[in-house]
Amino acid sequence: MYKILTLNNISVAGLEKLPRERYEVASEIQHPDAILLRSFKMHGMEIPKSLKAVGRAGAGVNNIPVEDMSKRGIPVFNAPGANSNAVKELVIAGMLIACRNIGPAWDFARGLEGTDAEISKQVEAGKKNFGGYELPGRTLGVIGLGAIGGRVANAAISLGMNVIGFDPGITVEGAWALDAGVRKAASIDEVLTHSDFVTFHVPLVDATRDLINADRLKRMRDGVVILNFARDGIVDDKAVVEAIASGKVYGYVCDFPSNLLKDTPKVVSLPHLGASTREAEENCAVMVAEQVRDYLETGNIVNSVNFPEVIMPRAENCYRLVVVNSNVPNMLGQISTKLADTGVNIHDMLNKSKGELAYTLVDVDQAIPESCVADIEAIDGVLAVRVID
Ligand SMILES: NC(=O)c1ccc[n+]([C@@H]2O[C@H](COP(=O)([O-])OP(=O)(O)OC[C@H]3O[C@@H](n4cnc5c(N)ncnc54)[C@H](O)[C@@H]3O)[C@@H](O)[C@H]2O)c1
Ligand SMILES: O=C(O)CC[C@@H](O)C(=O)O
Repeated sequence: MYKILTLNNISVAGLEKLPRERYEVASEIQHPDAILLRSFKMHGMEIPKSLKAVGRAGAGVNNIPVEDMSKRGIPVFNAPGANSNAVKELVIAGMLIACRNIGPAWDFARGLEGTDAEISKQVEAGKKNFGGYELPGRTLGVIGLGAIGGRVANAAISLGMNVIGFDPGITVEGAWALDAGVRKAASIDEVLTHSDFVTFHVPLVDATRDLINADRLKRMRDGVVILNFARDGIVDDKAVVEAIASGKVYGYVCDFPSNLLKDTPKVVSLPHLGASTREAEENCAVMVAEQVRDYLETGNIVNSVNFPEVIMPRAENCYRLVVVNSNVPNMLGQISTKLADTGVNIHDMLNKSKGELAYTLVDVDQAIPESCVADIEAIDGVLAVRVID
């Protein structure tokens, strides 16, 4: 029986991928084999010794101590692209919220008092304060053209906008999926100087912290609208609020409220709603549950942020040895010598690496004695070992 600890609510569609006869799933459970989570912050959490895998039902993994997991030989899985349509739709809504002044206009309408005739009179007198502008012909700058940024760029083109994007790490697949009308910028600053709206779709890492700061704000067009549906920390909120007060920035729409943002005029901060649609929650949960299950049951790895992709079909009547080790010379030699010393014959083997980690699957013809597993565990550089019957 595998034990799965959930640290957030995970869509039932995903949990159904873990059959009850083989999986015990609970929000409180001792000695879990895997953790499933959404935005729960795992930093500082005590990591159970039994843990073999972490599954993030979403895209961003900044809430997970990925480096520490790597050192323990634990793969972290995520669900790339599974919530990208949900975020795209909210970003498009965000642009409209800003350019049609929907936040203050709604506040105004909610504050109206009197008879319907009186309200109607106040509406006609007051609406001039909320006049806006349209999207076609305006330029949207997209920083980060991955799963979400790519969809946002294409949707904006179909709305008649010009789009300029920047992503030094764009994948070949991502580039193929982009509308031919998306202009490629050579730097963030090129995007900023040409855009009426700027939206961010990058992970939060050291290099993307405060990507928009007071200095960069000065280079942006007057009246720009900034959208941050990526992460708190990518935009220096204080600098943006000051730029709104000075009239440089027209509006800021984001998914990360704070004391500073929630009451600032021309700021609309939503409660981290980007991925909160039924469809996205199901897509993410199903994808990550299947990946974690596959890893636990076969050792195969798909969509891990810290481990290489490894898929080896399972031979019949074989035992599978799973080894995670540092990516240093002679590890394979040492592992196969230990097996040979015990008289265990290797049927099939696959070894791949990613950065400082290497991962090996070995199918063998007979049960591996516990002493042999212990010997492999004791090899300098081996981080985790298990046998799948
Ligand atoms: N608001 C929400 O609920 C919500 C939902 C999903 C994702 N997100 C956030 O959005 C981020 C992006 O999600 P995604 O699914 O598009 O991820 P993704 O991995 O598909 O795309 C990220 C892109 O950013 C690019 N990038 C990285 N650093 C960059 C930089 N300095 N400048 C320009 N481009 C850079 C990468 O090359 C990649 O193409 C996630 O990491 C997550 O933090 C938020
Ligand atoms: O799980 C959520 O609601 C948010 C997910 C989102 O931030 C992500 O990075 O995928």
